[in-house]
Amino acid sequence: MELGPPGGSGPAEPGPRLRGLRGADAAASASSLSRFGAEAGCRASAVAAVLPAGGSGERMGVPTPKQFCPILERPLISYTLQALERVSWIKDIIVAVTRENMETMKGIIQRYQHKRISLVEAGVTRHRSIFNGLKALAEDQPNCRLSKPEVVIIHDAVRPFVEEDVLLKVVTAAQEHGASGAIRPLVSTVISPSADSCLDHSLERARYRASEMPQAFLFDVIYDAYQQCSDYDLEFGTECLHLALKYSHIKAKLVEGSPDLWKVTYKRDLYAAESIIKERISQKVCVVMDTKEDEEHVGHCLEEMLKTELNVMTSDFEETQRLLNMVEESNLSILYPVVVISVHFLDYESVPLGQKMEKVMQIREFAKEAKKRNILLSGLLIYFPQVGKNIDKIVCSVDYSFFFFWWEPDFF
Ligand SMILES: Nc1ccn([C@@H]2O[C@H](COP(=O)(O)OP(=O)(O)OP(=O)(O)O)[C@@H](O)[C@H]2O)c(=O)n1
Ligand SMILES: O=C(CO)[C@H](O)[C@H](O)COP(=O)(O)O
Repeated sequence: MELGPPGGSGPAEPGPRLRGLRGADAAASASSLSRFGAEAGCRASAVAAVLPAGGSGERMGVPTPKQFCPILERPLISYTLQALERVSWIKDIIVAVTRENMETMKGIIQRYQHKRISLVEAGVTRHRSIFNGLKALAEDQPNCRLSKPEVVIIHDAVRPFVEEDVLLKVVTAAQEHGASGAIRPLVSTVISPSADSCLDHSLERARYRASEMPQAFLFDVIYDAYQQCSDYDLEFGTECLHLALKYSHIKAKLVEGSPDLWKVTYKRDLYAAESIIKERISQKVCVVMDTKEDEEHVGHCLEEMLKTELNVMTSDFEETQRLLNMVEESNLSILYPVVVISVHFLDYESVPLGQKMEKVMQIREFAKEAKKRNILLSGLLIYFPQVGKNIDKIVCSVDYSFFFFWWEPDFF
């Protein structure tokens, strides 16, 4: 087993009092704290996750394995890792990667500062990759450096839109039933063709469901199943819940998942994933909480959060202008308004007030022009002391498609 960069075991939030949350994330976080999360918090390594990421993405039809394909310039797998590591009660995340992609994966972990990740070598099939991931967590393995969790989540590296609420549901159900998995209604009817390509029989669609991910298991249930299963299962099997049933005699509890849980499989799925990411970015809300005893600067934390969460950083107007041109050229804004947030950081100790107002006016002018092209430009001007001062108060005023965050100690 090869271990990735040393990740702290703490939560993945950017700072203790500053988080980028969407509405659903916030609700899920609250529920996890009151239910599983709080419990998990006092039991070290209660939940771990195994991510098979060793496939070649044949159906995608591009040379790069799909988990490494860029979406908005960031590899797909990085979104999935982010979705899991922001769940603070998942203590370890084991990623199975082929030997030839090990360095690529390490580079991604480093570049996007993923935490709590361990790498293992993938197998030649998905089941074998998962088995390798489980072995890394099992205590009966030599040189095991991780502790065996009570529950293990299994989640495909190519399903980036997994939310905390569904993870919580499968984990809670696995604790009670031994195994659990997300399901979705079938989109098409399943039929069985005969050898001569004629219809043999069809299934009644309403009675069946598509099995998706994430799935969760009591660790012993799924590890025992993998240890007992045949080479045929490891070679041709596609369903972990089935292994738990066949070898550990556990009937998994099925949990309704969201439509976004689908697996990125074909090239068009990359475009769909990109749209969803854009939509989510536009829904992000930055929550700045009480900062009185915070030793870190809110400005610094916010800057970091924006870098990692939104992947948006502009420091000059040329870049904003370039982005607006790109949006316009892409014809996206013909179909519906596109929202662009232009983020600027100003050190109020070195930048005089006049210059700040200049920036405000500049963004307003930009916004007026952009609006004619169906692009809604919002400015986020963050005015904060770079060094030496704690921040006591934050003033936020919203003004004609322009958000202005301004904090200074002596404001009130
Ligand atoms: N030997 C393998 C094969 C697949 N996977 C992983 O299992 C997940 C789901 O599999 P699938 O969508 O089938 O991925 P690929 O095998 O890469 O795609 P394809 O079947 O189109 O080749 C993916 O995260 C994939 O990387 C794996 O870890 N090891
Ligand atoms: O669908 C699934 C639920 O069990 C699995 O996620 C898995 O993706 C199936 O694997 P594959 O498409 O590689 O055969």
